Parts: sequence; C-alpha cells; structure tokens
Amino acid sequence: SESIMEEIFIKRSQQKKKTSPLNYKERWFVLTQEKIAYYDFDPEKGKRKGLRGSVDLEKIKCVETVQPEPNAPQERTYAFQIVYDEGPLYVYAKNEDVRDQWIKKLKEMVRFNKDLMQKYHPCSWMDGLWLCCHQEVKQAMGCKVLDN
Ligand SMILES: O=C1Cc2cc(OC(F)(F)F)ccc2N1
Repeated sequence: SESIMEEIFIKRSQQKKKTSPLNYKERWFVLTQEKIAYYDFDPEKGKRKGLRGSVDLEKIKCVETVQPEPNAPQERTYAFQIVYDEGPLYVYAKNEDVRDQWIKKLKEMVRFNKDLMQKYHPCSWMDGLWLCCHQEVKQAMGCKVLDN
C-alpha cells in the first residue's frame, strides 16, 4: 500500500558480536500501513535504490526515544528505538520534531499490537550490555516503567 511517511534517517547496524564494530548508514525510510521499510538511495539524484530491510508493524513491541550514545556526534542526537521480537533497532533523525512525528505515528499504528512492552531500556544496547542498567542479556526486561 502507499506510503504514509518517508524520511532519510541514519540507522545503526545490529551488532552481532560485542567485539564487531557498529556502523551507521543513511537510509530512506518508508512507513506504510503494514511495515516500516528502508532503502539505499542516491543522495545526488534523490532517488531510492534497493530495499535493504523492513519490519512488520505487528511485530513491534515498543517505540520510544533513546538516550544518545556517549560522545555521540551531533547527527546522532535525536535517537529513537523500534523494538521488535528480534531486538532493538536504533534510528537517528535530523531534529526533535521529525523524531517526535515518527514516534507519535508509529505509536498510533502499533497501539493494539499484542505483547507491547510495559518497561523499556532508556539507553541503548552497546558492546554487549545495556548502558542504562548494565545487564548483559539483550532480552533482559526493560529497566524503566512506561507510564501513561
Ligand atoms: O541492522 C539494522 C536493521 C535496521 C532496521 C531499522 O529500521 C527498521 F526498523 F527496519 F525500519 C533500523 C535499524 C536497523 N539496523
């Protein structure tokens, strides 16, 4: 189905091993009724290229802001997390307004999902541990209660 929102975000790769380097790539994100997908794109032509991945909205368990990583560069200030059954995904917006628009819309679209999280991690998973609570199990229950 047609797109609801589109945006260029930086995304953080999933770090398979705590010793493997993290990398950050600019991707073209497209939100539709059933999924959030991201693509490679040509910045010169402003053209979308290949699909790189997607997450079905029904698999999402949490969409929240996340604290910037320690010493994050300015382009990774406005961070948010999309948590699904395979773990957390980190996305960085160019400003607070764009980030908050996407979080608001994603929350609205997943509000009836089953197994939504009641607690989340306010900091990211990095190098084998949660930077908020220092638990070393990626599936560890969130350490902060979600209000409202
Ligand atoms: O390795 C990956 C794959 C990925 C996808 C993504 O955005 C989402 F949710 F798929 F739309 C955000 C971050 C990452 N990191």
